[in-house]
Amino acid sequence: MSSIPVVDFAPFLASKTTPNDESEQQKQAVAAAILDSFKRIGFVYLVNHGMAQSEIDEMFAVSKSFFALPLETKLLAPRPAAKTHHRGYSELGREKVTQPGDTDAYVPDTKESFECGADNDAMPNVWPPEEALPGFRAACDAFYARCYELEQNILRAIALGFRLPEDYFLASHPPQQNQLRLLHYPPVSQASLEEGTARRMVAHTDFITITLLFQDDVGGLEVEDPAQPGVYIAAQPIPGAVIVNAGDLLKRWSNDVIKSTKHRVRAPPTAAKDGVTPARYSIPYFCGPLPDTVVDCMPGTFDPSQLETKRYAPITAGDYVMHRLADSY
Ligand SMILES: O=C(O)CCC(=O)C(=O)O
Ligand SMILES: [Fe+2]
Repeated sequence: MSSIPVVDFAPFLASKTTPNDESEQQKQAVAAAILDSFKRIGFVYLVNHGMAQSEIDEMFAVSKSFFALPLETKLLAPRPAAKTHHRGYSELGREKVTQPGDTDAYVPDTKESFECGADNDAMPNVWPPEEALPGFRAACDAFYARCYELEQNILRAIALGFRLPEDYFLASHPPQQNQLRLLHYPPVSQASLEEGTARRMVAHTDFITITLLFQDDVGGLEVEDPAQPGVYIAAQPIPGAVIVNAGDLLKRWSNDVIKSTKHRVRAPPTAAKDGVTPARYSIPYFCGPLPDTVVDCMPGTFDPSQLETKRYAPITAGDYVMHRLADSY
């Protein structure tokens, strides 16, 4: 059975402050380890990634405060009707299943979310009024900026792993393409999750370049084992670690050298209380390129003297996303 490797990112970050031959070698070793994980399973845990646990905990606390607001307050920042406008609050899965033996409780929605990103004309943010949750917007913006710093370092590492210039992906990945998603999976009956009558998140691959995924200590995230399709392995929470996974666009960009692996959220291993699983919170941060970026198999992933070893024609990131959306709807 495959497993998701844990990579210590500290030597990569340290080489910036003490550049010398030894630190460069260590940096290259970290880059190689990340790329190797991406080749094998498409996922990696990074520890010592430069974001303090306290700032991550703080963002989870802010997320909990948001989801604890009354529904009508959250709906003051409604997700726009256009499917491609990923901003604001979504109340999903309105299905409410009664839970036997639990008189006043019901199994509520499988998940609710709040999405934001850098503001641009194509996708303006949708914020709740400041007085609904003072500091919410500032906290999201600050966390977004910190994630962007980490993203840039990871993109540097991927490029170095391929022995490409460190800045290979940077110009095409400015901060205004990204999206921060706060997710809340409310308590739900363990049995319904196990039987599949309720779902937290169905199996899917992510769309674009990479995702940084922060999760609380509840668990339930599972990743398909590339060696055994259909078999899922637990991506259990590791304190201090961020999960990084490659998306479909990076798979294509790398001529399928990198895997974009299916993942889902199922019943957590955490003991259910009276048959009800605890709430779970997670925070993915999706990173993608500018729409006009030409995504062509990167050097080193095909044989230049045999262009048929390139599995894909060049495509702009914008066209790619449009095709993907057309496929899914
Ligand atoms: O909640 C999680 O841990 C997974 C979230 C996820 O895969 C996604 O939003 O794409
Ligand atoms: Fe995902």
